[in-house]
Amino acid sequence: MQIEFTKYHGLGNDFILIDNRLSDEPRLTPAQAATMCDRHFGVGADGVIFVLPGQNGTDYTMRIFNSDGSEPEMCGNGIRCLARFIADLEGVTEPRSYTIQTLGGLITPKLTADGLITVDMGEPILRAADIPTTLGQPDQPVVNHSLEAAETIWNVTCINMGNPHCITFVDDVAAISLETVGSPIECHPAFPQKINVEFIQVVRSDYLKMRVWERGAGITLACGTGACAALVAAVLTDLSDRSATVELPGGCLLIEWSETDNHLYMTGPAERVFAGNYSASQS
Ligand SMILES: N[C@@H](CCC[C@H](N)C(=O)O)C(=O)O
Repeated sequence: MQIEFTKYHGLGNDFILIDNRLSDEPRLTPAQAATMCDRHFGVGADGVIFVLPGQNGTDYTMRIFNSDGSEPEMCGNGIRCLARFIADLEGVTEPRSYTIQTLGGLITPKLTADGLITVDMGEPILRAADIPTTLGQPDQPVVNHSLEAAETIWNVTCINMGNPHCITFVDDVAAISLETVGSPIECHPAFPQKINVEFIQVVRSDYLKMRVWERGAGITLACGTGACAALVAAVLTDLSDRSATVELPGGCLLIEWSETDNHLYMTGPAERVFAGNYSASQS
């Protein structure tokens, strides 16, 4: 089967975008998506994103498979890429916003006049049972809770931004061996749906540095939901202002946690890289 695709990235977090507007089911299986993401035997990407018809009056629906074929609920950098992809498909150049249904809820990306995309990422979810995690009390937030993984005791804060995140503040993010600690935290029994793993260094109250190990993808250059979760965790622990720049290996995102509506707003770029035709095997 031949499938047309376009590759985009948001700060080096790269995705294969597929026009799926004529069907409610993704045109690739999770196994086919995983093969396509392979950096040696496929196109190479952190995930495959499908633009499907909207539901209940929304403009479109987003579905995404991680590079291992698992399906997350949401993706922050991915939804900026999806907004840029839709605008390219529709030939839209002026600023406009889209309502997008995701498995993590309704998300609203807005293309702005300066070429960036601001996304209303909705409200953070803080209850332990909804992260989900067995740490702490089920109906309470998990803030500065101890977690043993990779022979170390970590002090973690857990936030759900549509998908689950485990945040640890450290003095120096460069000193963390993500290769060693990423998977043991991602797959820790305290996280029944696994978890994305972020390490954060507070440079100033309005500037955070972050490195990430993503659930289902491993080390990536950026994570939008993770950057939002990091800011929420930093505010809950009195380490930052409600608006901050989050520096990732691939570049910077501006994140704001609004006091007015309790929503997170993420601003950053999304860039088209190339388009092509892929021969997917029947699996
Ligand atoms: N890179 C993404 C998050 C993608 C999903 C994640 N790997 C998960 O399994 O939850 C982002 O920018 O938010």
